[in-house]
Amino acid sequence: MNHLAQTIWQDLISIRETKPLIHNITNYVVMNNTANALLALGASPVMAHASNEVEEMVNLAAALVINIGTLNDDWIAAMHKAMFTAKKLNKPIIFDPVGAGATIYRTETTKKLLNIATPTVIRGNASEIAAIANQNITTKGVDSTQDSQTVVSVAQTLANLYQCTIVISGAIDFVVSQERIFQIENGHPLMSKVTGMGCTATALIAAFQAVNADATIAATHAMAIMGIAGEIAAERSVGPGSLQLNFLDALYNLKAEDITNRLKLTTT
Ligand SMILES: Nc1ncnc2c1ncn2[C@@H]1O[C@H](COP(=O)(O)OP(=O)(O)OP(=O)(O)O)[C@@H](O)[C@H]1O
Ligand SMILES: Cc1ncsc1CCO
Ligand SMILES: [Mg+2]
Repeated sequence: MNHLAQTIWQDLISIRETKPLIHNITNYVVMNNTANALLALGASPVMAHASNEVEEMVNLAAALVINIGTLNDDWIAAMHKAMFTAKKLNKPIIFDPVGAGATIYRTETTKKLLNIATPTVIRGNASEIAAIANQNITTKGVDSTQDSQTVVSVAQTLANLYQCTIVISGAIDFVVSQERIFQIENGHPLMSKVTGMGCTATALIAAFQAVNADATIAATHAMAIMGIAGEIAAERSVGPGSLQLNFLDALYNLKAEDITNRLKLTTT
């Protein structure tokens, strides 16, 4: 087994052994999908968005996912509280700016929250990442209108500005830090036909943050596992419905040799 595959496998084993609690404030559309994906990976998910309990829950959790997919003012207040608490406790925050760029409310909320507490990792599609950086590119609802490689330099600017790791998902995934860029070419086009695969990627990134203190490496490992499980699932599927099921099974049954045989990870 090569060294890279070995380190990814070690993180996966750590998740399966320690079952880190991942606190998700995420959208109604994907709650079930991302909770199941975290369980299949080996982590322990909890969905909690009431203002009255988020501080307590962050206390218990190993990492916090903030996903703005179905937003309202109450949720923003809870996100604010949770992020503030996570920052105070030095716990990883993984932020998903779903639909940033589509409406002013989403774009402005994203910027406001990013200024309350800088996340450890921001994961979005190309349109969402562009929107955070004030690029004049529209988001078509929650789907990207452009390829991930077009915003890599924008992501570098954001990584420097917020001093965090930026993940741009798409046909090729890019993990961008202040110093490094990792490129993952695993995955399958059918993944974009299942809602919330991006949100699932964000949740998996959180689980890897819980076991690997290098945020950029942890995010890279998560995206590799996401892509490898996605392509194994796609090979067994006839459409989005079966992909959704097969993805969970692929994640759950993932073996060291799947990583060795399939990993398409390069760095610049
Ligand atoms: N054409 C493709 N080829 C390979 N993998 C893909 C492709 N499109 C998406 N993926 C994979 O699907 C996952 C979701 O990425 P995507 O960019 O579609 O997220 P998203 O737009 O935020 O989705 P959502 O908002 O529905 O959660 C990532 O792991 C990505 O690598
Ligand atoms: C479809 C959709 N709309 C708001 S959140 C969400 C899930 C995918 O991002
Ligand atoms: Mg998304």
